[in-house]
Amino acid sequence: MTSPQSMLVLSGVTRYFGNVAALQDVSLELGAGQVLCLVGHSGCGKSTLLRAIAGIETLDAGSIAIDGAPVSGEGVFVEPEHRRIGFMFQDYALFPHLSVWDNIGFGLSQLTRGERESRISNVLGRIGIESLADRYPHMLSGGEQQRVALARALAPQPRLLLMDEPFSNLDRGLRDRVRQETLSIVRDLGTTAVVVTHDPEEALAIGDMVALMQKGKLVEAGTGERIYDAPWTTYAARFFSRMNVIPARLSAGVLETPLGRFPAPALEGVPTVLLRPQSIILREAGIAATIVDRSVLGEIEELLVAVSGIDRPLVVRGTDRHDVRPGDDVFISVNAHEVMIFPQEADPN
Ligand SMILES: Nc1ncnc2c1ncn2[C@@H]1O[C@H](COP(=O)(O)OP(=O)(O)OP(=O)(O)O)[C@@H](O)[C@H]1O
Repeated sequence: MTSPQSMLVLSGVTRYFGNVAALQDVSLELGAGQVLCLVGHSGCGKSTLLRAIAGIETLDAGSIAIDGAPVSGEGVFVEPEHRRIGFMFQDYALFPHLSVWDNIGFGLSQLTRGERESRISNVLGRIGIESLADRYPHMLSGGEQQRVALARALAPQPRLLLMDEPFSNLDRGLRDRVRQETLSIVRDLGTTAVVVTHDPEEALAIGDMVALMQKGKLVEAGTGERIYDAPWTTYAARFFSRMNVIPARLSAGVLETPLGRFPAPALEGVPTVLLRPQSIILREAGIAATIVDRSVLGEIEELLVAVSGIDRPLVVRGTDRHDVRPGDDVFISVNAHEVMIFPQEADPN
């Protein structure tokens, strides 16, 4: 039973293209006013899922409900124009021959002229682009086009706003600002939104809920903080940050590794042990290691250190600078509570 405050419910959503399972048994529930971020590598099925929600794509199995009413599923298919969904495309898809005013008014033909005019000026004001009303798309910067596309998607007051890589056409500096502004408008309006991105950092920054996909399947979903701090899968752990893989074996509830012994949960078999670069620290004493490389990446210093018993050098990152050179002997220590231990699992990497 769908709870009344769920704006979007996906149950077992499945879509094949020939032999390719673009979506396999995807189930998710999104509360009204929440922002969901779909993230994953290219080809994992993000766009197909967005298109299925919009009704541009049909399902082979499963169902989709919006605001408590089924829109796709066994014997049900509500046409896209009747779903009350706003769609914002990566390339904005503004109509080149229409002014900004008319672009925004395009989806409002069911309103009276007066209603339409007040709706357009309202949304122009909300997004702070009143001065652009008479311009044509070719007279707008990338950031301005993005805002117009947002205004056009929001003007019909959709129940659900779908955005496919909405910031990827903007330069890095502008992107962060436009992203913040866009999200604050979406949140102020209380709009429920689904945003697609392939950028892990962006996903963590945007979503109330982050859903990580891989090869058509949902790997895991949760708040950005949960999925980053306490991932359930090695796939998620490695998707959201660079990881060192530490060889380990379990013996009597203790994890034995070349970096020391750690308490381990009750697990069977050989676990996968991961450690973030920032969880390893250079110390005056500790585990003996040898510097292999040092590079300064602006704020961050990255060291590669070799440790006996570990095949590949460990990546160590932090904001401190160390006066070390390749071949130097050093000591490292590990923040024990940051050691991530996973039961043995089939890892696709
Ligand atoms: N119309 C189609 N016909 C055949 N195969 C398709 C079609 N649309 C998508 N696919 C396949 O389905 C899979 C998922 O594609 P989708 O576009 O949803 O991925 P994505 O995660 O959005 O990727 P990207 O980030 O590159 O846009 C891919 O293997 C893709 O090749």
